[in-house]
Amino acid sequence: MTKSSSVDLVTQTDQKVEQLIIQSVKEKFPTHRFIGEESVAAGESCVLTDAPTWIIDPIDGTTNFVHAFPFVAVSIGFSVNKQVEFGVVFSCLEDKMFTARRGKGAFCNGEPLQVSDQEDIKQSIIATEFGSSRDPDAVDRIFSSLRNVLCIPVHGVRGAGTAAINMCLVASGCVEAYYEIGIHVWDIAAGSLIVSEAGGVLMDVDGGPLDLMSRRIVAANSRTIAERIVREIDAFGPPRDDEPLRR
Ligand SMILES: O=P(O)(O)O[C@H]1[C@H](O)[C@@H](O)[C@H](O)[C@H](O)[C@@H]1O
Ligand SMILES: [Mg+2]
Ligand SMILES: [Mg+2]
Repeated sequence: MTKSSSVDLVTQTDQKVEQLIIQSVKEKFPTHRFIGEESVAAGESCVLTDAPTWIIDPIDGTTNFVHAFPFVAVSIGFSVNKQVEFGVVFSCLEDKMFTARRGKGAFCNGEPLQVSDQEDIKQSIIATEFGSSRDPDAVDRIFSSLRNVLCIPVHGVRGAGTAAINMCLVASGCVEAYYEIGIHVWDIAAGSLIVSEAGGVLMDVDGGPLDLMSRRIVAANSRTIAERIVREIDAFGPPRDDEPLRR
């Protein structure tokens, strides 16, 4: 099926995986709150409160999943007082379980993760995505940013087709930074902690502090690289995740 546009896909598997995760957690923690991509699509509210909250993307990379393009993840973040306390991203086809607990480091299948030590943007690979908007103005901004970043110049630009795996690539030191405008809180909640616990830096595309509900992110190995990327981004602001639905 489709959601916000003809290219914003969802399958029965997305919906069933989300229901399975929520039911399993509810059995143990009946008072906790949930923000799930497909529950929000079905009309549930998307407001992050101080309450213990599970932030779930049941399939990150649904378009990849539909096309058998082998990068698909399950992303689960857990927040208290609006701060992510642990994050789990399972990269299904790679069989890699990325985990992080605030203050306790980030791991892949139990092995510690550390971001790249590259400080020179011109020796870097940057990850980003085209996203699912096909609005001409948004696409113009996305391509303008992409052109600016490519022409720094950087060694390359890559995209796994899933924000969560892109962030795990930053945490693993495979790419120096990832940025995107248009993602949602469920795409980045778990990955944001995995990046920071691997020694990385998070910020908004305007250089300010990361706001999980803003639909904008820069995740990088260092502040130097993050701020250099910010200089090249033609920023815009999609409707926030917690913006009341316009009737
Ligand atoms: O819808 P899913 O859960 O597959 O999330 C992806 C978005 O659909 C993309 O637009 C966006 O560019 C990212 O790839 C994000 O991970
Ligand atoms: Mg997603
Ligand atoms: Mg999804």
